[in-house]
Amino acid sequence: MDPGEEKMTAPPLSYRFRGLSVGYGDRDVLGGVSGSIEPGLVTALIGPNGSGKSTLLKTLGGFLPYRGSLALEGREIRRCPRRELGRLLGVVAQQTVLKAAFSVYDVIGFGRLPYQSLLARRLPADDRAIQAAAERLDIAPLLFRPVTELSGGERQRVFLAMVLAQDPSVFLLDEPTSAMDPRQALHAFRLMRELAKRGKTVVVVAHDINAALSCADRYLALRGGELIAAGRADRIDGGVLEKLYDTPFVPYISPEGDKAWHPSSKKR
Ligand SMILES: Nc1ncnc2c1ncn2[C@@H]1O[C@H](COP(=O)(O)OP(=O)(O)OP(=O)(O)O)[C@@H](O)[C@H]1O
Repeated sequence: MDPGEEKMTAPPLSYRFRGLSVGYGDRDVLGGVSGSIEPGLVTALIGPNGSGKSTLLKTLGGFLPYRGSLALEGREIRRCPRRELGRLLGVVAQQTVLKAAFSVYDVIGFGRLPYQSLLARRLPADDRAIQAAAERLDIAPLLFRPVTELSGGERQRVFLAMVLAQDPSVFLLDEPTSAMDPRQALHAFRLMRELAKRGKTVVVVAHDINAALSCADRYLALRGGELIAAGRADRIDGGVLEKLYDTPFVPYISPEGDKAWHPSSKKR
C-alpha cells in the first residue's frame, strides 16, 4: 500500500481527567481539576484571562507535563507516542506565528503531514483534501498567497482549514475566531457544530461567551485554575457567569427566543 494512501482511523475519542495539575516551573496553574469531554459534542472552555484555559487545551493536546490522570479513550496521554497524538488531535493554537512566507496551500498541507511518510511527496488525496478545506473556509482564492500577507481573520481561516484537511478525531481550538468578523466567526462556529455531528470531539476556547455557548453543547468553566462549573451550555445561569467574571450578568432574550448574556454595569 502506498504510505500516503494509508487509511487513517479517526475513531470517536473521549477524555477523562482526574486530579489534573499542570504548572510552569514550580507554579501550578491548574490545581487538580477533574472532568470529562465527550465525542460528538462541542465543549466550550470559558473563564477569565489567566484562568488556565489555554493550559488545559495544551495539556489535552499532550504538549505539557502533568500530574494526576488524563486519559484519551482510556489511554494515558503521557504514554501515547507524539506521532500518534499528531494523527488523532488537530490543534489550532492561540497565537500561531509563521514568519516564513509559506503559501496558504502549503500551510493547509501541513495538516496532511500525518498521512505522509518521511520521504513521500504530497499525493492526489492530499491535494483534494487541501482544496476541499480551502473551499469550506472560503479561502480558495487565497491558496497561492503567502500567509504572511494575510489579514488576521484570513490567517485564522487558514489554520482552521489546516486542521480540517487533517481530519483528526479531536479538534482543540484556542480562540480560533478572535480576529474574524461576525459573519466569518458564525461560519466557523457552524463548522464546529458540523464536525461534532460527524462524531468529532470539539473543544473550543472563546471569549465571546454568547457565540461559544450558542455553538456548544457543554461548557467547562475555569477560574483561577479550578473547574468551578460544568454542564449543558443552554442551561448555564447568570450565577456561574458572575462567579467566573466577578461581575453580574443579565440575560437578554431575542424575539426569536435566543438567549444572550450581557455583563451588567450595575453593582450588586
Ligand atoms: N509558558 C508559560 N510560562 C509561565 N507561565 C505561563 C505560561 N503560559 C501561561 N502561563 C501562566 O499560566 C496562567 C494561565 O494561563 P493560560 O494561558 O492558560 O490562561 P487563559 O485562561 O488561556 O488566559 P487568556 O484568556 O488570557 O488567554 C497565567 O497566569 C499565565 O501567566
